[in-house]
Parts: sequence; structure tokens; C-alpha cells
Amino acid sequence: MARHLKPLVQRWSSRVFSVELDGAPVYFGIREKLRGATVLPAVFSRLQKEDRCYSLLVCNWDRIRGDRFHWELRDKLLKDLPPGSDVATMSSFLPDEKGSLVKGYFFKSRAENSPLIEGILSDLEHTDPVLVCSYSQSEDGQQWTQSLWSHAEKKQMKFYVVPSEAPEHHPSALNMINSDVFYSLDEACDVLKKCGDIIPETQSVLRMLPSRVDARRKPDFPVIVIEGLDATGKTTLTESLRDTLGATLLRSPPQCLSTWRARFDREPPIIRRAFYAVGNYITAEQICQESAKSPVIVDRFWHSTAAYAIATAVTGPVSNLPHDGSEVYCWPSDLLQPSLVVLLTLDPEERTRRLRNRGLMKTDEEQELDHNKLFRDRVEEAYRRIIGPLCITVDASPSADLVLQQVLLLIRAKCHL
Ligand SMILES: Nc1ncnc2c1ncn2[C@@H]1O[C@H](COP(=O)(O)OP(=O)(O)O)[C@@H](O)[C@H]1O
Ligand SMILES: Nc1ccn([C@@H]2O[C@H](COP(=O)(O)OP(=O)(O)O)[C@@H](O)[C@H]2O)c(=O)n1
Repeated sequence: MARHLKPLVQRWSSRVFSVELDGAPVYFGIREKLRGATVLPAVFSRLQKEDRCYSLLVCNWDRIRGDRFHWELRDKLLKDLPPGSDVATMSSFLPDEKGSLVKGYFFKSRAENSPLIEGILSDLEHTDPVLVCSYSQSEDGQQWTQSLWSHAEKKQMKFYVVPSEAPEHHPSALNMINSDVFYSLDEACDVLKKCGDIIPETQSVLRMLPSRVDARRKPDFPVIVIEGLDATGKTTLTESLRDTLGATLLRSPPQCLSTWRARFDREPPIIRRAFYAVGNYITAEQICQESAKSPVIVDRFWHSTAAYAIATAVTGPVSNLPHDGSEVYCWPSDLLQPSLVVLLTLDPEERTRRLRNRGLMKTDEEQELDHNKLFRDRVEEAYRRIIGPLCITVDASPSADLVLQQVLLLIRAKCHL
């Protein structure tokens, strides 16, 4: 086994494995011996007699390249594996141990496809940082065992797969900090600098950064951020506020990054989120300059960056989010805090109606928002849990003018404008 994969198997039987089934994680563990009868974990009980299973775990020898490899591996598997392999996202982690999450994929295959699968796996194992496990069924179909799959080491030890309790929170929460959400400009820049050779555009993005950041400088005029899911009416409201208050309207990501946004939207979370994080600091610099002259209205800011990142990293119901009060919801200490954040909420039917009327192209994430109620709920709940500037939720279902009047009242009350 390659040297960098060894740490992964050192506490092998303490690890929990998680496979995404129907949009939520299902857990199993591995044991050397079975004590008494045990039920099959849900991942295995739905398989058929002829099925074999495999898992691929990507060892994070370098978190950026590791995440990029994991991201691209999905497309490769979907292209190379026979139809019906049911490739599912999987991970392995040590319960409650931060940073212990390892990402991978799980798939099944029929015995007749073995030569094809073995070819794909041995190519992967030889050239890439993956640990491959195979799963086989006992004669009576009552048990499944997991072993390390390797041509060189055929006599690997087998472990029985057993059900495992769900951890308190989704395993992705273990690796969220500085992988999905960045809490300082330095951490986000560090990621972008490290991918300069694979994504040349990062040089141009980094050149847009302010030379110094002073989050403590108090703006002379109020800074009001408008947040909410797509089509809740942010553009409509921010433009009206600009006109009514004689304010400057800014957005995050800022206009100067728009050329590169689509490029970063295609990248894995660690790179994509670092791009949006850096965008907030560029907008913050613009806010500092403009708020010396007039009130500033901002269309999306840190809440969007953090809430979407957290809600995408976990799957399943809202209860899978990191708990309320968790450090992942904290505002970065080096990022300017607005005077007020207004979160627009809208019932799903009205939001869909407005989306249809607008008829614009949407990002994959926004399409996912449309299809996946659980995702929408997670984003909105993550928005609410963010700790930092005053954030007030406003129902955006009344007419545009009524919403404007209500937000103006709030701004006058809270920002003394
Ligand atoms: N209060 C409102 N009532 C009805 N329609 C609205 C209201 N606010 C916005 N809209 C319409 O809904 C659509 C989405 O609004 P938009 O401001 O573009 O949202 P966002 O910027 O949040 O994506 C637009 O077609 C807009 O004209
Ligand atoms: N400050 C921001 C703004 C957007 N985003 C990301 O950008 C996506 C939404 O941006 P958008 O421009 O489509 O939203 P609208 O302004 O069209 O409502 C979200 O999926 C977020 O992941 C972010 O991370 N940080």
C-alpha cells in the first residue's frame, strides 16, 4: 500500500463509513469479529445476491489537489463504470474527530463486469491517491465483509460490516472550517495562491484584492446588506433602496470578478468557496470607500457565502447542520460588519412563480434549490444561525412597494437614517 494511504487504515475499525442514499447519509462500521446476530446496514440490505460493491477513498495528501481529484473522479466513474453502478458519494471519519473526514465514492457491480471493474480499479490504485475497498457477501447472504482491495496484497484481512449509529451532526461538519467556509482573508487567499498553477485566472483575482484590510474602521454612513434565496426580490429591493435613500449599491461578488465567476463555479467547493470569500473582502473595501460619502446597500455578502457553503456541504434534513451556536456560523474577525442585514423570505410557491416569470438561466446550485426542499430549508436555517451583525427576517411576499416601505422603517429604526 502506498505510504500516504497508511495513516488512513491505522485506526481502521474505529472509522465510520457513510454512504449517501436518497439524499441523506447512511452509516456503517467494520468489526473484526461478530458478537451475536447483527442486522445488515441499510446500504447492504437493499443489494441483490449477484451484486459486488466497492469503495474508493481519496487520501487528502494535499487538500486542494485531493478535493479537485475527488471532484473529477465522479465524472470519470460515471463515464467508465457500467450503467446501473449507482455511484454514491461516500465518506469515512473518526467520530467527533475534527479533520478526520476522507471523501470518496461507493458503487456496485455485477459479477460479470468484474474484469472491467478490476481494470478501472487497478489503474486508479496505481496512479492516484485512492484506497480501494471491496465488499463481498457470505454464501447465505446474511453478512457482508469489507477488505482492502489490492492486486499486490490478496490476503488482506476481512472486516464484517455492521450498522453504526448516526453521529450527532453530518460528517462533513468535521472538515468544514477552511474547506467550505473561510474565516480570514489569509486562509481564502492561501487556497487561491496554491491553485495558481492549475487555474491561471486566480492571479487576476488576487490582483483585485485591497492592499490592506481594516475591519474595525467604523463606516460614517450605515451599510445595509440584503440577503435571501434567488428570486426573493433582492435586486428589486436593493435598487429601490438605492434610489430612495440616495445610497450606493454594491454587490458581492463584486462586478470586477464577474469575468471569472463561471470559471470558479465549475471548481470543487474548496476553490469555489475561497473565490466567493475573497469577493467579500473586495466588496468590503468598496463599502469602506463608499460609506464615507453615502449610505451603502449591498446585494448579498458573507451570509450568502457561508450559508450556501454550509448547506451544500451537508445533506439531509436541517438537523444535520452543525448545531446552532457552532463556531462555523461565526463572522470572520477581519471582515467588515454591516450595520444591518435584512433576510428576505418567501414561500416556495411564490418564489417558483417569480423565478418562472423572470425566466433567467440558473446556476446548478440554484436549480438544486428549486428541486430540493431540504436544501432550501438548510440554506434558510444556516442564514438564521449566522452570528455577527444584526440580522432581521422580512417576509417578501407583499408587493414590491410594501416590502420597500417595511425595510425603510427598519432601516430608520435600527440605523437612525
Ligand atoms: N415584492 C414583489 N412582489 C412581486 N414580484 C416581485 C417582488 N419583488 C420582486 N419581484 C419580481 O420577482 C422576480 C425576482 O426578483 P429579483 O429582484 O430579481 O430577485 P433576486 O435578486 O432576489 O433574485 C423579478 O421578476 C421581480 O420583478
Ligand atoms: N456573497 C456571495 C454571493 C453569492 N454566492 C454564491 O452564489 C450563488 C448565488 O448567487 P446568484 O448571483 O445566482 O444569486 P442572485 O443574486 O441571482 O440571487 C450562491 O449559490 C452562492 O453559492 C456566495 O457564495 N457569496
